[in-house]
Amino acid sequence: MDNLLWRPLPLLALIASFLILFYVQDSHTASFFPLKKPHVDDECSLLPYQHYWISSKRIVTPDGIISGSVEINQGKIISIVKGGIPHGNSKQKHVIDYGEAVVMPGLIDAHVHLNEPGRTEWEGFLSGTKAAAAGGVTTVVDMPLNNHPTTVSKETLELKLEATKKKLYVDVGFWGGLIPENALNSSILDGLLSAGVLGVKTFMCPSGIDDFPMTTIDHIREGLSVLAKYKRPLVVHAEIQLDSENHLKLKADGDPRSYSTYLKSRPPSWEQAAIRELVHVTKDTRKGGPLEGAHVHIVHLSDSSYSLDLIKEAKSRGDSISVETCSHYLAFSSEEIKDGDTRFKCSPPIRDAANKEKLWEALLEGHIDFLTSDHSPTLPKLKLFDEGDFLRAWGGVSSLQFDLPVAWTYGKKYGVTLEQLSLWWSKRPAVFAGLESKGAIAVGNHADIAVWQPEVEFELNDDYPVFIRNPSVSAYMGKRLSGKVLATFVRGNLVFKDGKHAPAACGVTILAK
Ligand SMILES: NC(=O)NC(NC(N)=O)C(=O)[O-]
Ligand SMILES: [Zn+2]
Ligand SMILES: [Zn+2]
Repeated sequence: MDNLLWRPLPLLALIASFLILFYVQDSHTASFFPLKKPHVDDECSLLPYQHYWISSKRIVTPDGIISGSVEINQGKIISIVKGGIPHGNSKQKHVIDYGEAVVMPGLIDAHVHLNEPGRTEWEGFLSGTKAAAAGGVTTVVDMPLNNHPTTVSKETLELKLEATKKKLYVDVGFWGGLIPENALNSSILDGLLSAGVLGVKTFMCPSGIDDFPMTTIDHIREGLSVLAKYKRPLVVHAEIQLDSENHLKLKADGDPRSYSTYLKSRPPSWEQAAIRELVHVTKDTRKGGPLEGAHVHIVHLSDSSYSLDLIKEAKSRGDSISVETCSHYLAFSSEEIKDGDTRFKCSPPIRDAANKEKLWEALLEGHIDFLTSDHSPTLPKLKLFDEGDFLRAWGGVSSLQFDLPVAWTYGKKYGVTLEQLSLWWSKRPAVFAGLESKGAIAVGNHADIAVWQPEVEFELNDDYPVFIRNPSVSAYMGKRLSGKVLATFVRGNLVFKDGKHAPAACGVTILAK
């Protein structure tokens, strides 16, 4: 009997020594209990480990482009080493060598309409963030419309947050909405801001959505006085409907299938009128002014003439103001939009080629702060493709998945560099939206990374894997682009690789504190 009890001893000793060995090898992961590795939900990432190195000959860092490797552990960048693959016992190290492919900070798209809850047939958190991940976009900031109800109170933000569960492939922050109701009742606005929106968005013209009414400059001033306390921005759709008689006449007489009819119905003077009112108010955002702490950001600038001059002037006198333009204003011009092709309808409208040149110039010179997509999709039937009626079709361009290749392809002519791309698409939007630990490949930051091949071209044909909900509404379908995204990492999780997504959606919501 005794004998039988002692017989397994050698085996137990063997197991014990194996455990000790394992503990020593694994101790760098600092686990308290040696066999219990930190919890890794292996569904979140296409990698089976959390501590690894990404190496490449072209890593875009704030200090320039380096050849070397980025060490990632538990979702963060923990070291950046110049030179080849890191030394040491390389068998123990997980190194992903991307060779010549570019390793860049993931893109931050601060202007997207994901339309959930309420209009998920237009887009939605799942399809929208899958598209983002496939395009190297690691964070998006969602607009307070065209979801239903719109995000204009603490309660409606809660509905949105509830709707995100298990649907986010990338991290998502939220803009709230400034409408007359909450502008005149600051406790609603306070509630919305306390609940964590990164700032609020308002329309100075009809938004096309019933539960998102437009505001006047007086509402905007009220809103800014609340925002000043939180030091969060007001983002503004800056167009004021002028000459409505001309507008109605065009509607009655112009050919609705002709893009020029639509273009004439929304002239640059609309943008200029709105921006003129805004810069009058932003005077008070200067140091020592009554609105110090508030900031005005003009979304989707299209007019590169007088509107831009007004913004430049306001900036130079010290107002707290910034401006974005969008991919489609830099990629397309009105001359090339064919009759009836309402995929290109958006507001403000895409203007002529000379205007586009000046937008590029302003971007390159730093007068336009950063880029966004204004991804604002809808159902194909609301684009009225059969009639091709520009005046009645839904306005909005769909492009979230193509932010990176579009800026690269259309920027080639202007000599755009990788560093400029990451400034316009990562660093500056991160600072603007208050996204700490994002926007740059730097030690301590989230490991939000896009890996892509700038030289590889592809055609956006029907065989191309497009993840937005309704690809046919995108103005980019049929275009040839360069810049193929190979892999996307969100907080260290490899969420997209070679056309496939991780099994589970593990992006998080970003709320301001
Ligand atoms: N309701 C919208 O989504 N509008 C958007 N539509 C565009 N840009 O055509 C926008 O941002 O103004
Ligand atoms: Zn807008
Ligand atoms: Zn928009």
